[in-house]
Amino acid sequence: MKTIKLGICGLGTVGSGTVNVLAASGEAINRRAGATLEITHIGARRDNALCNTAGIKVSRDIFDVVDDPEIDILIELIGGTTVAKELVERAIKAGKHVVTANKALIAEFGTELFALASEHGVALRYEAAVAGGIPIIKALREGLAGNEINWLAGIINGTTNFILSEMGTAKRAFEDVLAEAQALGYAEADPTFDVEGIDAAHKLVILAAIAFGIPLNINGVYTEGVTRITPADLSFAEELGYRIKHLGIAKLTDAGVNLRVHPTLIPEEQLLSRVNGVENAVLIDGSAVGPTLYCGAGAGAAPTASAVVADIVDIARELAADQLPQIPALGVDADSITEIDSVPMAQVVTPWYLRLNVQDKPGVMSKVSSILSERGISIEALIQKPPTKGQQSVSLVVLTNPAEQAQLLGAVAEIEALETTLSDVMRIRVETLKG
Ligand SMILES: NC(=O)C1=CN([C@@H]2O[C@H](COP(=O)(O)OP(=O)(O)OC[C@H]3O[C@@H](n4cnc5c(N)ncnc54)[C@H](O)[C@@H]3O)[C@@H](O)[C@H]2O)C=CC1
Ligand SMILES: N[C@@H](CC=O)C(=O)O
Ligand code: NA
Repeated sequence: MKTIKLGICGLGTVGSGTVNVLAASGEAINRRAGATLEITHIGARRDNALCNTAGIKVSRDIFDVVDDPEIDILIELIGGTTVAKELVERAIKAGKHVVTANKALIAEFGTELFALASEHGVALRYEAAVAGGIPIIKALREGLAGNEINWLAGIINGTTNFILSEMGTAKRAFEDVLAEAQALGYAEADPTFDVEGIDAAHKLVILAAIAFGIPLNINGVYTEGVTRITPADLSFAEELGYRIKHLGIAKLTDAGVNLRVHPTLIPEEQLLSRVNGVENAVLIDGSAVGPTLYCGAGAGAAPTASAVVADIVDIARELAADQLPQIPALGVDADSITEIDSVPMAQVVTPWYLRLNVQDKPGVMSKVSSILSERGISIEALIQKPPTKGQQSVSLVVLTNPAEQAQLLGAVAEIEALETTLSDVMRIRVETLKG
């Protein structure tokens, strides 16, 4: 059997996980690869006690790994878009195949990196970059190739799903759960990428490019994180028969493409609403197959390493057969990628959840409902809690029927201007995830 030499750059959560998965299941993996996979060189600033690197050359300068002429596949697991980009470019130019888990790098620089890889006849694979261990890139790009994709929606950030789940079920504080997500290796080096929705936006851009054959364009995504969500919102949503999930949503309609990342109320009977903790799930609506759902661990050492190793095996199979990479990185040839106009967010129509903090006075609710109805927005459900002892304010929760964002925001501005409204109105979009 041919021996294929692997160089790993970055020995953090995913790097050490990859070393461990290859060590634990090497025999089975080699049989699938049709080759002997051997990690011969690791670039790491420091050793990682979570994996055994005995017998493997370890360099403190990651570029020593790229410049190692023996390496066939370079595995980039350092994260970020500066050094990582330089590293990947240098590897490709040296004729090495590359595997990366880096969604920021692919979302922002994928177009030029894929072109460079194709020019040099090497593969650049990135299964771990979206939804961790779920083979979603392969499913969408290859398994659903017979479909036109109408829309997809997914929980694509493990850290935020872990936070919302723990806040909801265990009533834990946001900061406390975030700290645990960091300790467990789920969060990005800078966790604002997770909690502000940037990581999910990177992943959505990649999914949308494959789904619709459009260019990778991070500027085309409306992005909102989970930091405004309160325990009260989680329990009001539940009372209304919904769960709040942080979703990435990509829709293609005659009006154009709409990409958005934001907290979303989804009906409790939707399977996605039962995806908790670090699990991710992506629901894809295909023209021929209809809806299909992909679910599993979205972050963490071993699950992410599972996807990294799957990419290594794919490349090894091609190398073992002396073939060039066969599958276009985004599922279509670069010259058939087509720009599609974006639907402005102002025109996006969804039902809305509104939570108001208002004075406990007669007539407040009727004023709110007349402001909504003046803009053609009707109320689907309502919760009004009696004031807690000694307090002058009450929470008023309104679930609207579908309304254009521009209309809704106009109504919210009017409601906020009322003397009886005591703080900003909390607003969260609702999605039924049907049709
Ligand atoms: N942690 C997870 O669950 C997942 C992470 N990813 C992605 O995988 C990549 C790696 O993530 P993690 O392993 O979680 O990060 P990490 O922070 O645990 O590991 C990165 C390692 O690279 C090292 N590093 C960074 N720059 C370096 C440099 N210039 N020279 C030498 N070493 C350098 C760091 O010291 C650290 O040990 C990122 O792109 C991340 O977005 C993707 C899916 C899931
Ligand atoms: N920080 C990311 C890691 C996986 O992509 C997440 O929490 O999902
Ligand atoms: Na994946």
